[in-house]
Amino acid sequence: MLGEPFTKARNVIQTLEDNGYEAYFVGGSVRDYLLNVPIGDIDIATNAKPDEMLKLFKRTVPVGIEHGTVLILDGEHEFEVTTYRVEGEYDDFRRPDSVEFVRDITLDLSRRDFTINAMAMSLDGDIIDPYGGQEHLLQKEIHTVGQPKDRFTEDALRMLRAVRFASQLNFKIAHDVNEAIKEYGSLIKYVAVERIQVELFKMFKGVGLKQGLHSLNMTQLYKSLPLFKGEHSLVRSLIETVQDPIPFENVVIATLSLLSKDHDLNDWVKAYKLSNKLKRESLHVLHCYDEYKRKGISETLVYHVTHDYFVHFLELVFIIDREKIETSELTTLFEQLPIQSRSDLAVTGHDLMNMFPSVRKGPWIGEYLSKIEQLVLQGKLKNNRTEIESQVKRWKEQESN
Ligand SMILES: Nc1ccn([C@@H]2O[C@H](COP(=O)(O)OP(=O)(O)OP(=O)(O)O)[C@@H](O)[C@H]2O)c(=O)n1
Repeated sequence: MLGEPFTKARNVIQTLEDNGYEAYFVGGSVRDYLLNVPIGDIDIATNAKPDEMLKLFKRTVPVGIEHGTVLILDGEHEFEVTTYRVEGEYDDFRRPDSVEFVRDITLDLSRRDFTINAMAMSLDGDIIDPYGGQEHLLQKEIHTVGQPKDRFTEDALRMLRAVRFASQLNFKIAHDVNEAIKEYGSLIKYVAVERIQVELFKMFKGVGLKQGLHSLNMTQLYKSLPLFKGEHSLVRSLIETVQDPIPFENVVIATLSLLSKDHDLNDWVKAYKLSNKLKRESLHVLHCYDEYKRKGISETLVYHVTHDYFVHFLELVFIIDREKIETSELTTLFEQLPIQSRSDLAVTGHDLMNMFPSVRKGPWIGEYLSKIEQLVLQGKLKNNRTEIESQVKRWKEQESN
């Protein structure tokens, strides 16, 4: 009997089975279950066609009906259920032109990227594994289902997914897969950079990041990735410098900017179409790091680092200056600051608004909080409500004169 999170889907699978259909868990959840690592999203595959699913379940959203996917809502849970399918011709190395629904799970599994992702599992925990996924899990190797060339020319992103899984699972890429990536790596230029970005961040988060970076190097796939291609020594510097997974995306971008020779943070932001939020965060972490290099740690902590960014800043310092820095020293210094974040201040934005009920809510609140924060950090103002309020009143008076 399977435990959480599979039991949540019991109703959906049981309903399909009670009505004469098959339904299995497929993809990443089966792989992660067999590896005994935390399970992410649950995907279900069935031989029921989309219109049959719509008839069977009351609460559904046809999220990708032309590709066979229906979102089924059950209580507070929702599950993506996809009709067994094979994919038509791919003529752009990205997406199939069409899909064809089939009634056989083995056919559905045959269209998937890697053997470890091409297994299905029943509600009772029986595994369907036609392509040797379990054996490859034991061998810790990434093999494609069928010929690597076929899988990679269908969807060129799969080559980067191989590298990502090498990192995420700390697996090796099988020799024939490695060779095919060398041969077809340049096709990745047809893939949207947003999809590349997702896989790269997943790679940096992987417990086997070293393995992932070695695979990126050995397959030479980096030569076809935006910016990496002009930075000949970047992957090698990453291998030498980065010891552990990097869970924070802003730290990944700051690290790439610091280690690349010819590109700065703005280049990375543009080339990978990063969000404004991520750009802001990465800039801030990088700015803190620059200040720390120029002025030393105490000055940087007092003027620039708040708790929200402390772990990120710490992580970047640790990555780049691992040999030179004692992180416990840094943490102690940080803990000795009068406040560790804005929320430790004795006043809130709400308090400021209540002090001046006739003044409209606006950017002045954030600006005042930021000034207060700086003065408190620098020891020029006590973190005490009465003193802060007097200071704020003085500012307001000066403004109205
Ligand atoms: N380019 C792709 C993307 C996905 N898949 C198949 O679709 C499944 C689900 O894909 P996705 O959610 O992207 O990845 P997971 O394998 O679930 O891995 P994770 O959740 O760890 O990202 C994969 O397992 C694989 O069988 C594929 O064959 N080719």
